[in-house]
Amino acid sequence: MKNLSALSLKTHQGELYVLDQTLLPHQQQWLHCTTVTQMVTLIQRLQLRGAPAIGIGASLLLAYRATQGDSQAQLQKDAEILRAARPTAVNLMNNLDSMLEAIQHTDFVSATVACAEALFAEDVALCQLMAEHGAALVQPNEQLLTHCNTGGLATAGVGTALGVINLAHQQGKNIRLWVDETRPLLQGGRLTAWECQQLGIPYQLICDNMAAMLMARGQVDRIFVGSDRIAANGDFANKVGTYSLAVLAHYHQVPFYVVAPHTTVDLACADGSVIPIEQRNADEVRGVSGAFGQTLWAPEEAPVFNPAFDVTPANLVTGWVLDTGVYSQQDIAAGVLQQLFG
Ligand SMILES: CSC[C@H]1O[C@H](OP(=O)(O)O)[C@H](O)[C@@H]1O
Repeated sequence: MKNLSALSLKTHQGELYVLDQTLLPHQQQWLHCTTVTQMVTLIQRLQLRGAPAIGIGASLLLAYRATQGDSQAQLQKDAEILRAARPTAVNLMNNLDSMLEAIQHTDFVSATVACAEALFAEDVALCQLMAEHGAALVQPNEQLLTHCNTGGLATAGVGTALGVINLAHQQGKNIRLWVDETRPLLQGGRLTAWECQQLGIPYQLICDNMAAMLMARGQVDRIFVGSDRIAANGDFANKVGTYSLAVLAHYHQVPFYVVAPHTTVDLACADGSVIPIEQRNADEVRGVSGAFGQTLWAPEEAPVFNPAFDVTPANLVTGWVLDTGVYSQQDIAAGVLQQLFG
């Protein structure tokens, strides 16, 4: 494998390394990943996270295993183990489908390495296209808001929603960014804040329950969020809290955009009701996940509901910013996703 470098993933001299995102922003620790079991753990613990990054990391690990002499049969089994690591982000499934095709080749070692490297390069290019399409929507001096983390940490490139926001910043549009902390795992407060510090994006961190007040005050001009899966009718799954943000935006007439590569579109899902929503460990809600372990503040036996994602219906979305362009509700209702990707 050639040397590849993304914010949370890299290969060097044929070896794969993953930046442990659970330790950010206080520690930067690269983990050497050599086995399927290890990659599944990294994904399930969100040490490697973000819909595109999950798919690319799993693909690079499979390619690595092929270079280590694993058989085609073993690689096919490993792909299915990786597919089950997290159920909502469809990029994982799409990328593994591509890898399974490569595994069928006679020269499957070269084919799997080439496929994983191509998936990495594709995401870098798709991120740049999304950034360009989305940044064109941003007007000078706007106050933007985003939820969770959708930057370089979550992709192989500049990110999805945060890639849009960063390009608008780089274009000198004088934007300011409200960052939802994103309970319970604080992807916004820990990861997006960290990325904004690196990128020089002027931001302010808020608790998720403060977005309403800012919109009521007219202090949010436009919202960009990412996605883990977009259904055929434009409904989409994203980090839990996205749906309530979309309802608030609709009520306050704030333009609300979902930003995702076409690899996040799943035409097999007719609408959002059939998108599988991952339920996660109760302790994530009972405590506060800091960089140095869990601090429990709720009763240890407190019953908990902890869906990792929620679904936003298409009728609450102003626009879909994909690598192929920006689409309105009318475009989506006219079947543009099927025309483009069917
Ligand atoms: C561009 S990443 C899309 C999506 O992935 C994140 O989920 P997680 O942090 O659980 O991997 C979040 O929903 C982002 O919006």
